[in-house]
Amino acid sequence: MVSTQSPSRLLTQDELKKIAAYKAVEFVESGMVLGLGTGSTAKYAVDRIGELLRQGKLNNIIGIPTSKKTHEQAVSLGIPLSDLDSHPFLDLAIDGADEVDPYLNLVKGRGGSLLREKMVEGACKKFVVIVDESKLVKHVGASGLAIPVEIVPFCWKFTAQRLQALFEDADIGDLKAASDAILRLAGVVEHGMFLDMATTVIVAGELGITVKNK
Ligand SMILES: O=C[C@H](O)[C@H](O)[C@H](O)COP(=O)(O)O
Repeated sequence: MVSTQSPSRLLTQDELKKIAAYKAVEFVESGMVLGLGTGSTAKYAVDRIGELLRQGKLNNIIGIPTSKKTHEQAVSLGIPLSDLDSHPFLDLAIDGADEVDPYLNLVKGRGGSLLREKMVEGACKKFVVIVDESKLVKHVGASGLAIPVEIVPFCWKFTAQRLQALFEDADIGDLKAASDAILRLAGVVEHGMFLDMATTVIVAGELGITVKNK
């Protein structure tokens, strides 16, 4: 579904992030268990959820934050929180991304959070990703920036060198194989490729909002 409305002036990247975030919060219903994402785009969604709770337009929401920062933000907004031990099945998660490919595969984690995001977003029925149009890429890795990988804090240079060699050999066309190879490396905890996880991506651009469904 695509809806467009031409703005009279160019919107800033932050305004586009906010537009995408507010659109995603339209998917939130009272009584839901929600994954709360991390980063500058997800922050707008968490703010909006807090606002709707305060206004009484939403109630009985339980949030599962994906980082310490989001936890602190949600607490300051009065959003009731829990964790995956108590709520292993989530209705919906909303989060940003660093890259989105045409098949809705993502790169995430450049803001420093990816393991908790992958755990929470892997446990939800619906995962709505919110981005401004600068995050759209032809293929994963096309932004030219490194794909974040979380490793254990033990001889990290050793693990980093082995990862580097693996990325040099990796066939970027076969993301699943690349993902498996990275995860097989001892010392790797998780990587920032979120393959086949997003159910919806909301893209805010100069020409309006685009909602892409899996
Ligand atoms: O580690 C951070 C998360 O994966 C973010 O969702 C991602 O980096 C996008 O962040 P932002 O919305 O700030 O561009």
